[in-house]
Amino acid sequence: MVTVRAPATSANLGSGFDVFGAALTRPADVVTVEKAAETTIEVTGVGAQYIPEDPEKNTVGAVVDALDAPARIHIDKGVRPASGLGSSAASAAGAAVALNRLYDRGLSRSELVPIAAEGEAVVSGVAHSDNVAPSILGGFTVTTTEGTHAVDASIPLVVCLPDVAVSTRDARRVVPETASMEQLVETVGNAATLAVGMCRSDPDLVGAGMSDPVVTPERARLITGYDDVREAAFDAGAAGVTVSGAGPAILAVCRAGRRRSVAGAMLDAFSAAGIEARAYQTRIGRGSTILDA
Ligand SMILES: Nc1ncnc2c1ncn2[C@@H]1O[C@H](COP(=O)(O)OP(=O)(O)O)[C@@H](O)[C@H]1O
Ligand SMILES: N[C@@H](CCOP(=O)(O)O)C(=O)O
Repeated sequence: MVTVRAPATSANLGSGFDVFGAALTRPADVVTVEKAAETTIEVTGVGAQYIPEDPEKNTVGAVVDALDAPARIHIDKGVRPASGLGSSAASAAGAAVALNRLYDRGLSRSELVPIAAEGEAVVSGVAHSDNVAPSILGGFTVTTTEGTHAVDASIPLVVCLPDVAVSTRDARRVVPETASMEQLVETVGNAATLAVGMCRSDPDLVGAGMSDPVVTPERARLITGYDDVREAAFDAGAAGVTVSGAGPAILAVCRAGRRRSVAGAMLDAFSAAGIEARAYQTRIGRGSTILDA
């Protein structure tokens, strides 16, 4: 039996659509696997009632197939589904790390990234790796078709999760098909600034680089209260605010001492819009951890 803790993640970080991701210290899924002749999946925890246990429909089923590793699998969800916090990815990442160990497949963490990404194709239609990469490797990650680069950055974060669901599949439908040259130049500049900020563990630079003129404005329309929550976070000292993944979670970067006030301000703004929410005071953290093998 192998048990793995797989962290929530925040993808895109504004300017890095489908490329940037970051592992969060909390929340996390816990995935336990045991060898079996046929694969079965049991799901408990947050939002378990919305998650299919059919291996054809659960993200971990695709990972089992890719590793040819049938197992009895238990997923204890800490990451709510349809959150923008890489819920579907956390289970797939945890399963990839756990099954690789259970069956002694000997794959490196980097080699497990495209395997776990197969699970994302099951739910969002695209095998995007920007959540599974940080959930497996930890830190700040840059994922392209060539592979993933991970940087251990120390950046304080707040994620505020409203009590509404946005599916990644739906939120990908509002992504514009084209961007102007001006928007392209702005986005490249911001993304590069953010990457430098991560390498320097500088929250102000990361925040400045999160701005994105193309995808985020369209996604923000799907989140009631977004503009007010964003403004409240900035007023409370955030250095940057954006949609986490496909939403509805909203991500703020700030200095460590400001997390409590930023979280409180974001919750108050959601509440004023009539929406219940919860906030995680977190930071960029490590990737999937084997708890028991
Ligand atoms: N192991 C899993 N964990 C979470 N969601 C899963 C899992 N397997 C399948 N799903 C489905 O994936 C969808 C959530 O994924 P997605 O829309 O990408 O949101 P998130 O941002 O939380 O990952 C839901 O429809 C859920 O039923
Ligand atoms: N790059 C993807 C990321 C989706 O993240 P999730 O946490 O919402 O699953 C996208 O923006 O579509």
